[in-house]
Amino acid sequence: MNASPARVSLEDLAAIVAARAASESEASYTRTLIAKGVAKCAQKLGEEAVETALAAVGTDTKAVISETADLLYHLAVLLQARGVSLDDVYAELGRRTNQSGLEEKASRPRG
Ligand SMILES: N=c1c2ncn([C@@H]3O[C@H](COP(=O)(O)OP(=O)(O)OP(=O)(O)O)[C@@H](O)[C@H]3O)c2ncn1[C@@H]1O[C@H](COP(=O)(O)O)[C@@H](O)[C@H]1O
Repeated sequence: MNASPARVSLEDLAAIVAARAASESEASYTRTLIAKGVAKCAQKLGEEAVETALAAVGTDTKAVISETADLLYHLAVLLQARGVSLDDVYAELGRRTNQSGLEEKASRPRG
């Protein structure tokens, strides 16, 4: 059995998720989740976001780290299911570096 890497980046995670999505492994949670569709992936992301927020206001720092890892994994799954790449997101973040968060907020169309 291969040893686990010491660190896994978002790019590594996206590549793992893409490979599992394309695999035919019955043992893959990723493949099973993506097969259930975008709505199920979105539901899981929402659950993990709430669990991360709850951990953040608690006292257990290891729980914050663990829930954040779950959240990032489920974000990678949702982006894969939705056909959005990390490069798309990085380009959007790059576009925002020319303005402050408050300027960006003010530039949004009012609903
Ligand atoms: N990082 C993760 C990761 N984080 C969380 N999870 C799974 O996400 C699930 C979330 O837990 P829940 O208790 O909410 O899930 P559940 O109740 O079983 O889920 P539902 O019935 O609600 O769908 C658990 O089954 C976790 O194991 C992950 N599953 C996979 N990965 C990565 O993806 C790789 C490939 O995994 P497989 O696709 O399973 O081979 C792994 O090697 C990891 O690198």
